[in-house]
Amino acid sequence: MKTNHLEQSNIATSESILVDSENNYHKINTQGTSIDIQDVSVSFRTSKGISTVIKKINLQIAKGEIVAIIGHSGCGKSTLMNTISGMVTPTQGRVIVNNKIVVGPSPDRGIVFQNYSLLPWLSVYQNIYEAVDAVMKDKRKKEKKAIVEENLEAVGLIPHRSKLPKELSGGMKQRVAIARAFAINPSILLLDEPFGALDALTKSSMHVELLKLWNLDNRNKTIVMVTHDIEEAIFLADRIVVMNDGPSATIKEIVDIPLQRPRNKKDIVHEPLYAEIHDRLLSLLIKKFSIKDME
Ligand SMILES: Nc1ncnc2c1ncn2[C@@H]1O[C@H](COP(=O)(O)OP(=O)(O)OP(=O)(O)O)[C@@H](O)[C@H]1O
Repeated sequence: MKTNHLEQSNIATSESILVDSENNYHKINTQGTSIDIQDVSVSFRTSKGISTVIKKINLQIAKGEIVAIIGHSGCGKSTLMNTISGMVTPTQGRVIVNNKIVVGPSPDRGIVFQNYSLLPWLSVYQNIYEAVDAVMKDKRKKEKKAIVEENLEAVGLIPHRSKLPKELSGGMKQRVAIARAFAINPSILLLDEPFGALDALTKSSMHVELLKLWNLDNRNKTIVMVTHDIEEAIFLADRIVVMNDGPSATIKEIVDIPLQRPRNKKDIVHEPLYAEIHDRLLSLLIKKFSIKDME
């Protein structure tokens, strides 16, 4: 089914009709939903034949929610994220973002990767300015500069604004990438192992920086994040999606994180609920806990 040239009309506050290029009507429930992953499967053609990576995934994510996706290496976390970003087209099913079927990447979904993806020949300031300039073509130069300044300030990078990426530490590079993602003001932020390359201390301060930016934006942005780090997922997320191993990976379980916000890294680890959630995630993800288990 082709999904180009979609038209949309609101028929009620909580429902929309999408019409695709073949005049098929799709009724969708839109109330408060930012991302709606419907029956999504992705298969790739490989030298050994067709390989199905994820199968029949259903997941609804509310506006302003933070969701972490966790699972063993190669289970299909990035593939699932890429169906939201529009970089991978589902073989079956569809992803609806802000009431529109995803047909490709768009500036309403900002992406941050582990490798920062900064342009090496541009300064910190220019890396952010170029992105803002590309997305906000109708804004005046003065306004675009103000947006860049505001986001540089938020992540503490004003003193480093003229440096090139090669002159920055890993944590600073990731701050630039996150400031850039916030600067273009997408409604959804997709973070694919954004802090995977950072040491534990830098990672920890980046978690707080990320939540600070999310708070400054009145917690309006929906954040979906792929991670391997259980503590990171519990500290940041409202829900954690645990995936089964592939091929044909599905959702194993969705774990709610009802820990109050704002969360304090030092304090939440002492909450009984934290220990309970941590235990649940460990038992979902890890089969062997000691040498005895190997026997
Ligand atoms: N374009 C592609 N063509 C063929 N196979 C692919 C393609 N993209 C991903 N895969 C395969 O799909 C599977 C899932 O990959 P994916 O990167 O989504 O996993 P992941 O859970 O994010 O892994 P990791 O945690 O190691 O980053 C892997 O076996 C990978 O080789």
